[in-house]
Amino acid sequence: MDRSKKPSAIGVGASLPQPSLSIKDNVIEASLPTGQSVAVNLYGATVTSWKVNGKEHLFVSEKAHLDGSKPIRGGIPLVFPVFGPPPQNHDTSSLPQHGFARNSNWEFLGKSAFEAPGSNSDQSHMNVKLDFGLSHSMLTDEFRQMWPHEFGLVYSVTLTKDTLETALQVRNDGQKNFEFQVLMHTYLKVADISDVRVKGLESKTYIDKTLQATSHTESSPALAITQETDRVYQNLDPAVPVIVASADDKPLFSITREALSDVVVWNPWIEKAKGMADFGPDEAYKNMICVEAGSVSGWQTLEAGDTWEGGQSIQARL
Ligand SMILES: O=P(O)(O)OC[C@H]1O[C@H](O)[C@H](O)[C@@H](O)[C@@H]1O
Repeated sequence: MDRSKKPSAIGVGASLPQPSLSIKDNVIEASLPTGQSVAVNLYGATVTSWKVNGKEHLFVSEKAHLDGSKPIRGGIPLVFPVFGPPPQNHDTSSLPQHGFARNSNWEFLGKSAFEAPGSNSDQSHMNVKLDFGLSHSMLTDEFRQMWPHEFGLVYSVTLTKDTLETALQVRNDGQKNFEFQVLMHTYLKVADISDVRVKGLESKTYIDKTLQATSHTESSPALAITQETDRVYQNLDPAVPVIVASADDKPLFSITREALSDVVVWNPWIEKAKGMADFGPDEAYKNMICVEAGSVSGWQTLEAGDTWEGGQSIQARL
């Protein structure tokens, strides 16, 4: 059949400028006509850049390995199926810290662009979603042996005018139930950590990993970071934003979650930063704060054939 007269674009929004996409050296980059861009490295499906009008919002260490030899130190590494050092006598016991998702090669499944209606047609704009996949058969032999479950992950990275959304779908393709933890280990870029406060954590219980994993209750409505900080805040309402603000209360980022009720706040501070070979320069701990949305306090049990979904939406408020 002669399809030469096929319309090249159909429907509402066809006249709006379209997002652009480039694929180079294992990195997928998408840009919106409104001036935002996102870059995702297929190694770990790690988001390594999120820019709004040229301003970078994610921190990536200058010494980060971008060649697939080590998880990327910065951006948004995805932690799955275990957070931190795996417990003993568990399905995940032989895996490395934070599991295998951040150090596996993912597949790019494709891009979809869609119109986000504004209050009038002049304000309408395009969003773009990039999908990435990882399944049991794509793992290295070593990882397959360490975690012998048939699974499928679809990770969607959506860029809008003022948000970056990351969502994960976990499928159990096998015959047996499995347990997992998941976390989006977001390194937010900040100008100066002494001018940062984290809000939305007051009265919440947290495990302080710098104090032998003891349990505490957050007393501050606006948490300042003044030393090594490594806390797992538990049982938060995912719909209530965690806000990263300046000391004089200007919001910088606002993070809402779906099905992720824990939030880790991490800054390695001076000594730990110096001790990490891939963290640099040494002073860079001043330019980052990790606010990590996850489900890590317990385990999600996924029955054979079932699917779980969760995600975060980060709004840049600058
Ligand atoms: O060095 P990594 O394996 O990337 O882990 C970096 C950090 O991740 C999380 O934030 C943990 O709570 C920290 O305890 C850990 O140090």
